[in-house]
Amino acid sequence: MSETPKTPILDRVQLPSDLKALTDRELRKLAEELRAETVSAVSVTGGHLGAGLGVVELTVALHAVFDAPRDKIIWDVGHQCYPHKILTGRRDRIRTLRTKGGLSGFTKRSESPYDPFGAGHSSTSISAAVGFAAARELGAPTGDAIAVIGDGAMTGGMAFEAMNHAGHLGKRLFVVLNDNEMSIAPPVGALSTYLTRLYAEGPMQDLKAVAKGAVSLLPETLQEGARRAKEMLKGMAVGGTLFEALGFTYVGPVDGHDLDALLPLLRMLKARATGPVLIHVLTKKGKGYAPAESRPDGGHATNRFDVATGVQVKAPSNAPSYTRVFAESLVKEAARDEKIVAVTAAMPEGTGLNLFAERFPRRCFDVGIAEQHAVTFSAGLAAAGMKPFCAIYSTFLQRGYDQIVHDVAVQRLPVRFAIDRAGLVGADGATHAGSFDIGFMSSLPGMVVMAAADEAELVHMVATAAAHDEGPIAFRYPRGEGMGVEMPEAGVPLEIGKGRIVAEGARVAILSYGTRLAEVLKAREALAARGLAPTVADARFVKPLDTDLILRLVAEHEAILTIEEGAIGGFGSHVAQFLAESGVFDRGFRFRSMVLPDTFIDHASPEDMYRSAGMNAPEIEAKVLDLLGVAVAKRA
Ligand SMILES: Cc1ncc(C[n+]2csc(CCOP(=O)(O)OP(=O)(O)O)c2C)c(N)n1
Ligand SMILES: CC(=O)[C@@H](O)[C@H](O)COP(=O)(O)O
Ligand SMILES: [Mg+2]
Repeated sequence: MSETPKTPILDRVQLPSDLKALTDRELRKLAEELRAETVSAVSVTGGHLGAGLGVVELTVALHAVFDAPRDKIIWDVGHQCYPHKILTGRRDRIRTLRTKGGLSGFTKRSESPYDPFGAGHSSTSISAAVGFAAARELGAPTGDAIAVIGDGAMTGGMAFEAMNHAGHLGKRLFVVLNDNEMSIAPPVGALSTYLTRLYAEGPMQDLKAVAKGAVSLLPETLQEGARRAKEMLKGMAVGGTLFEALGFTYVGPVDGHDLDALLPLLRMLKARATGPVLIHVLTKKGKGYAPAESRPDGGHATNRFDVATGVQVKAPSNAPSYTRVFAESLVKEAARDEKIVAVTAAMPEGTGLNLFAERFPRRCFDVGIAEQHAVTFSAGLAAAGMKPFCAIYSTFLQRGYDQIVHDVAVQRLPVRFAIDRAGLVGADGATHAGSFDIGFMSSLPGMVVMAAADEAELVHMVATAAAHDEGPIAFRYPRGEGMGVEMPEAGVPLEIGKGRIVAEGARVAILSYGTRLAEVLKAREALAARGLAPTVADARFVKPLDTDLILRLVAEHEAILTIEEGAIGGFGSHVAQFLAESGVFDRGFRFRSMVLPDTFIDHASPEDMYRSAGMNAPEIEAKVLDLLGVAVAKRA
């Protein structure tokens, strides 16, 4: 399995300042050791591998040349930051990555002063770097701001908004464009083609000459310091005019695995740059570890694995993933209805839409890392009479919220939102938790909002969404495997706004929204052993709310408990609002709701995260007992 590699040079590095004492030869050796240490660590924990391996030399070069933490190195997304963590005082904890109580898989301000800006979502680094640069100009005690952004993340709209602003401000700032010709899937669109052209036309050797001191080859802005305005458009022999038009001096392309090129180039730029500079670096995702390099996604993310073979450890499961159930159901619906089309924002495999694309290539659209556009694009498709399924993780859909409100809901356009990764997702932690969609979707007039309690329910919800042409509709489902329930032959559209009774009981009714239902049923078993079996209902819809069902539960029980995998302001709040308005509280009816706590929950297994949220079966049982006024001895 994982052998700890021999790392004599790396062993001498506690902090980036230690790199200053190393010769360039030693830095090259350090990069080799850092790569081996990264592979070894990820083999133990699993996590994002390919992106980190691709920036090993870049990480060494940036820390050797710049002076973190005074200089701010800002990693976009943050999934490539494991080598950076190893060099910045966290090597002793690197084999705790993404585990409970361990290091985060992304950059995180609370973890280290060497993480000046937290991440997880893409395309934010340049905006943050511009903020640091502007603060520096106003006297903040901060050095250089360096954003490292991938070619995939560069397609996100925010990156261009930031470039536009940075060019306008004209302050010294470095953007390292880490171009590995890869997002998670192949990158989308003209930017990718443009970048390919840049390096096809400008061989890397030219830049090596610059790096070795041939200053006359530099863009004039770098030769003469402040005189940049007119020269900007000339650039180097190779061009880069898009970036130059945005106000950046373009330098590149440079081989990002060649420290002989990177080190002198960065040193020269550090000495000479006066305005914004874009350094175009070419790398290979997964570099230096054959099993990662040979994967189509460059080893983007992995389970724990055997270093020698690259073979991953997989948890055995008989149940299909929710993602797969969604995708297969959608393919079936689409086979019956040619108006159904599918939209993903750079996550074809993650959302399962790769299956849809295989079957209906012309009807599947990967728009790149562009959630805002994905939503409005879907609205356009719907306005033209198509039936778009816009499949986006809950956490990334947050970025498209104004578009959901303004372009979809206000116009009552029948966009179908398939909200994957709903609820707590585990190792990716707080940045990726799908905590808020119940609240932000259900507050919108005219939006139908559902949550699947298991994979069979998901099949019916896909059918419901396909059949619903009256306005927008959304359904959520979690990451990972389903419950292993019996699957229906085909999806049957649900009656809009109607829930179902799952188990009859007495005194307390638990009204569940989503996949906590399984934990609720476990809690019910434990309560039944005490002679206190509650009624269990699956609400299916938060909007419209099944008020008939709720009133029936009120009439037949002493109390109602709601539960959902979402933050305050979601399903429980809707039920509470309805109950308050209906006047039942005035008569002393008891109500409780279980929601995610008002805090960001750190990475751990989903089970652990739900335990710390107090939402597993034992906590549900305790809540019911409390509601019934049954005193129980506290668990140890
Ligand atoms: C807003 C947002 N959408 C989607 C993702 C999922 N995601 C994480 S990394 C990634 C690909 C990034 O590609 P690139 O920037 O080129 O970095 P690389 O992995 O190639 O180093 C995507 C789509 C995300 N983190 N944030
Ligand atoms: C870094 C990032 O945002 C993605 O790689 C994310 O980690 C994918 O999550 P899933 O593993 O749930 O697809
Ligand atoms: Mg990339």
